[in-house]
Amino acid sequence: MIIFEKVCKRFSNEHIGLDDITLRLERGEMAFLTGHSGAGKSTLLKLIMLMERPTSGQVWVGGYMLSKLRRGQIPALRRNIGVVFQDHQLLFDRTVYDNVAIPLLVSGYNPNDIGKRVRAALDMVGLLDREKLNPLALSGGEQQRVGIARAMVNRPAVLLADEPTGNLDPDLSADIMQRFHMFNQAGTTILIATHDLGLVKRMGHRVITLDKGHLYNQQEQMA
Ligand SMILES: Nc1ncnc2c1ncn2[C@@H]1O[C@H](COP(=O)(O)OP(=O)(O)OP(=O)(O)O)[C@@H](O)[C@H]1O
Repeated sequence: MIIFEKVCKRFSNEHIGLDDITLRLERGEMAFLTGHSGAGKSTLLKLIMLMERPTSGQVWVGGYMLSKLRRGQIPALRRNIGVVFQDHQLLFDRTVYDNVAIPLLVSGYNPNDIGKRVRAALDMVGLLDREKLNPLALSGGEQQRVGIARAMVNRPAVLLADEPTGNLDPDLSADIMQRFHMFNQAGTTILIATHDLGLVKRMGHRVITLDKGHLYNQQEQMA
């Protein structure tokens, strides 16, 4: 589903983001991306969603070589990739419902479909009764769940998450991870960047570790 072949990313200030990364994430797989601060985790995720381009090497997503995508094909790629950020980037001048509806409005869905899909996504994260509230009226964990509903509302094939539990206490973090696990059971391919090694161990999925832009090791099914 996601393939990196000899990918390097150098920034204009000569900072090395990633160096010679070759990696394969199968369709329906769930994996964690770990490594020290500055190891290259966010850079790797940004290359998948085309927020950054490699300096050399190739990235494939769902059979598409990203360097060959025409400009007009990029929105379709992005619709197939849901993204969850640590700071969830919700709009605080809109309701929970409107925040989750944004990707569907951008994609041009009709209002009936939008209503059904937004409520299905809010139901998945246990927030159906909060749709009319402003996100500011929610707890940090609930806000993060709104971000997850927004990422999943298009039913993307791939879900990427960058430190999705960074600001949450251990119980809420475990709850969020359990929801990702559920989406994965339903077939979504998932890659989660996190520092939370305790949580990673408990989840028992594959772990991909970066060290100063290099692939450090890959452990299948950590015990
Ligand atoms: N736009 C940029 N311009 C210059 N250097 C950058 C840029 N983005 C990232 N870097 C550098 O690339 C390296 C990898 O950064 P990245 O954000 O991918 O790390 P990370 O593992 O996600 O770190 P953290 O856990 O702190 O979020 C760092 O040295 C960083 O300073």
